[in-house]
Amino acid sequence: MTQTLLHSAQSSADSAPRSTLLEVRDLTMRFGGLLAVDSVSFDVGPTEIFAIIGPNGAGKTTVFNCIGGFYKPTAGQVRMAGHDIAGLPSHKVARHGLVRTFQNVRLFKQLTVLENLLVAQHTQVESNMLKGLFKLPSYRRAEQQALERAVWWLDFMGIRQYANREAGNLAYGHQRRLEIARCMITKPRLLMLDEPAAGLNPQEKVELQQLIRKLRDDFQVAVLLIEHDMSLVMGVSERILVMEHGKPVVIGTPEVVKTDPRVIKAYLGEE
Ligand SMILES: Nc1ncnc2c1ncn2[C@@H]1O[C@H](COP(=O)(O)OP(=O)(O)OP(=O)(O)O)[C@@H](O)[C@H]1O
Repeated sequence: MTQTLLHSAQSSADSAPRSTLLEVRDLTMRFGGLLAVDSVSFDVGPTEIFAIIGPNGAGKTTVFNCIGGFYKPTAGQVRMAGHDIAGLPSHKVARHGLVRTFQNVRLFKQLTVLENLLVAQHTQVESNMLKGLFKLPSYRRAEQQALERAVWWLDFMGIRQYANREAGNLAYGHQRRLEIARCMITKPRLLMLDEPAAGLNPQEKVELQQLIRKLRDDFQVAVLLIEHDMSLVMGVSERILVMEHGKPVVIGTPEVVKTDPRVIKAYLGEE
């Protein structure tokens, strides 16, 4: 499959451009007596690279979990392309084009690298039981396309040579790339990356920054990331939300955030 073909398939998943793709309003999450997220609001544009930063325990992952369908927020709204997704389970959130990676890579470690990408497409491949049972042409065609897409993404991520290796046996950096490929193969509109640079060496971090930009540029996907690596955050993000103790401190460009005295005190001052 050529890059052009795949590119047009990916782009066709996008509908008309909107100024806001993800809208988070007054998001609040309470765990018993702990207010982990306290009235957080922000927007992510259709092709924006947006980061959430803050000290440990600031509430970043909880925001992700509320947006991605892992927690039902105590209060507040989450809208994806105008659709209310707050409290929907993650598989329904994914249908709105929002997918995520995890702080600790989550792959099917016993399956091969290629199989991981085939499984990721199972909701999109025509999996009608009867069609599958009788191996109707449309079913075989869909299977073939899924295989071609998987191989294409392995090439794109530079891990095709490991296609038949068990995912759990890949080097950590390659597992991270596979996890991102597994998200991208579902043609998302918003890719959420939870600490994608964790565990990567300096060279891999540079490559990750290039990869995030390329994914956005080539596939018009918005990226929402949580990251502790400041050089990656400042290098790749267009806007940054800084959180502390569950509350938003400031939202702005890297230049604004870097020089904001509240941020320096809350976070960057610790570096
Ligand atoms: N399921 C949960 N039950 C109870 N408390 C939780 C739960 N998840 C998170 N918390 C608490 O909510 C607060 C925010 O945690 P969260 O993981 O969102 O922070 P974070 O900014 O992502 O931190 P880190 O950078 O260390 O990952 C912390 O005090 C944490 O202990």
